[in-house]
Amino acid sequence: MSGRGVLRKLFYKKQHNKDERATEIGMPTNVKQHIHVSKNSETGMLEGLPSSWLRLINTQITPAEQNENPDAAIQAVKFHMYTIKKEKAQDEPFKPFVTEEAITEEDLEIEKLLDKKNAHQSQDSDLSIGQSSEEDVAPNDNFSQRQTMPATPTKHSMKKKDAMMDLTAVVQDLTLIGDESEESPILRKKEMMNAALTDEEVYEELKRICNKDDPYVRFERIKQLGAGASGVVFIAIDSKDNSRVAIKDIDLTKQSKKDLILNEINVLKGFHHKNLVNFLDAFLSYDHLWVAMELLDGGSLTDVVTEVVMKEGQIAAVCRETLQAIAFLHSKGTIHRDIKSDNVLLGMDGTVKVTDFGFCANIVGDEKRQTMVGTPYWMAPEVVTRKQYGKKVDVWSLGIMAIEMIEGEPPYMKETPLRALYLIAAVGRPKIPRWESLSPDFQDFLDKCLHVDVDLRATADELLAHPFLECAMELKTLTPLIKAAQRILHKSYD
Ligand SMILES: Nc1ncnc2c1ncn2[C@@H]1O[C@H](COP(=O)(O)OP(=O)(O)OP(=O)(O)O)[C@@H](O)[C@H]1O
Repeated sequence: MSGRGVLRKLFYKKQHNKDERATEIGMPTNVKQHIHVSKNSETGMLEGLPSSWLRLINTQITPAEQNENPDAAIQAVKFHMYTIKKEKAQDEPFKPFVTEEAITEEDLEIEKLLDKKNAHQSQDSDLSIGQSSEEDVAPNDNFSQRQTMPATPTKHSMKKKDAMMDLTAVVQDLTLIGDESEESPILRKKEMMNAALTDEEVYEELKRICNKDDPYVRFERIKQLGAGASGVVFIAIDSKDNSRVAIKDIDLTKQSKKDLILNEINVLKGFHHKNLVNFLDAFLSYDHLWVAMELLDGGSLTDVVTEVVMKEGQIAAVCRETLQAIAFLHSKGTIHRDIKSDNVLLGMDGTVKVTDFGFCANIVGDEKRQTMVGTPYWMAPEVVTRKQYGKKVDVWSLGIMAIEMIEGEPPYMKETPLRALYLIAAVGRPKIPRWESLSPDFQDFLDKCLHVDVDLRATADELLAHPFLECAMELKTLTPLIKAAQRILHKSYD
């Protein structure tokens, strides 16, 4: 992980921990509680939310901002609390092999409730959020309707009353996540999911699909590259052909959702592209799964953007290569959902490859998703505001990554994640630094990536034909930047 990567993670963690201490989130609980959300007519501040939520909002979003964009404030706090809850629930270190099912596990509960609430609201415009009957959250609810959930109306198209109704739905949702009372009527995963495999079945299937070689014999461990939430990554030499590979070592005993690993391995096996960090093989040794990948010895793009100033031609080259990866994934019906410089790895020769497919979602045609997934600063507004979204979220994130290449960091990086979420929802397209110094083609490219209106945002294929990419410099011109960054960061892949 890069220096900034470390800082970024520490910062995010720190904010989470701070917020967590302040909020003491409990289990989703007493949904019959009567709460009436409103805005104070004098201060413009939100009232009626659980006190923990209000504390969080009031410390990070000004009264004027709450007044201006109450729905953005609530969406942001909801998102924020949701991710905290997920972090607490998923204390196992494994991440990359998380499928849509895992990501939506809790979201399904929430969305069903929202769905019901929305239906309820079509007949009732009262702001009261506790007025619905027990039936709204009955434990026997069938959660399979998630895919058909109607899209939330866009902010721009909503009339004031509608906006407040929407806000009510969100607050209902918030209450269910953050309520501090004791009862817990929401189903747990094992009651909702169909046919989850037992651990024994997972081990059997892993044994079947993994390479039978003993990884401890076949690979010589050279050097640790880092330890992510998902396991330890190290450089190894493959005795079979003396090639150097990157291996992610996952301790399965620490993974509660082992069945999801299978899905991801099967997905990874099917993807091979010159701009993806390709999966090589998987090995099982007792409780450890070793996933061998191509080794990228130039480090992450984050290392470069934080340490070195890139020329437009170099930015264009990285954008083109990343877009080729995105377009490939999209052509396979897959959204990456976590495009950012940390997930773009570089080879010493200037090769550019996208990695970390843990958040990928498979979609069919123009099908839409609604799960809140990604890393806050790179998230498209439609994800933050829980609208239905599709492949173009990756194009937005690419636009944010282009800003990283201009500025060294994404917009709002100095803000807390909660404020960043609020600003993404409230401001939409971020202000782009040094705008005047950018070429017209680059400006137009960024415009096309960062349209809040998804219909106006370009597709990955369209961007591959954009004139900005014609100024792309040769990939080998990235090598001096990589070397400089490695020198500064004291990194070596030998
Ligand atoms: N194929 C690879 N080649 C070279 N370096 C890699 C490769 N895969 C991962 N790394 C590096 O190894 C380190 C750990 O990676 P990993 O993906 O486990 O962690 P992370 O991205 O920091 O966290 P997370 O698990 O949350 O994604 C990072 O610095 C990453 O850039």
